[in-house]
Amino acid sequence: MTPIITAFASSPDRGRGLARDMRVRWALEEIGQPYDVRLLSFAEIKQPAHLARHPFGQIPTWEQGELVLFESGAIILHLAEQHHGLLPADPDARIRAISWMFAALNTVEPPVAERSTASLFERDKPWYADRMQTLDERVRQRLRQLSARLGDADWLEGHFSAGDLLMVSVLLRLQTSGLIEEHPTIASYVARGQARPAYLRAFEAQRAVFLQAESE
Ligand SMILES: N[C@@H](CCC(=O)N[C@@H](CSCc1ccc([N+](=O)[O-])cc1)C(=O)NCC(=O)O)C(=O)O
Repeated sequence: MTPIITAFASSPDRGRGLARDMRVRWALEEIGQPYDVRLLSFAEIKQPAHLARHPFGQIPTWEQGELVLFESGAIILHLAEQHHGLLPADPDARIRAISWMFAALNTVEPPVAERSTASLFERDKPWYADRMQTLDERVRQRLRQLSARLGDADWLEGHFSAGDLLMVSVLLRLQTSGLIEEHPTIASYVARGQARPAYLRAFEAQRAVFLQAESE
């Protein structure tokens, strides 16, 4: 049965692949799993029909038969458990790669998301400059630590995994901040992820949705 994900009918990221359906699309492309997309407006994601899928009224969600999931990390973990290509078979290497999934979402994404939100919604506040300096430094600390661990490796745990998919997806929200470029190792890592054919297919698919919405 073909799975169905949810995504914005017209994403505020304007087709730049920053909304979190993009990471689920990327994972689906990595495992070669065809999928359908239920496109929802901002109003529809708050309606009962979607709240039944997602208690917080967000995208993405995942539906396949009776199974309905929310949380992009959980959806990707489910895909990785059900298919080859996103997690190593070796049990120790597998849990280390899963650790990087949690690290991406719990340790790196919070300062990145907080900085992104402040940059979008707090520019008019008198304390904006000071706050951004603090937020930039929190992000820089994580980039320094990640760069130190990655070193000159291509991926965080040997081969590409769902840990890298989520880490690159999180880091992409920094793409206009200039912070990635301060760490050449991280900049190369992100570019390596974006060069993957599966990423490119996922990116084009989400961008086509935005361009279609713009043309209507
Ligand atoms: N923890 C959840 C978070 C899901 C989430 O934040 N969904 C957002 C869209 S992706 C977040 C996002 C939105 C826009 C951009 N952008 O760059 O424009 C980037 C990321 C959403 O539905 N927001 C609507 C709401 O909360 O009412 C997950 O990982 O699935």
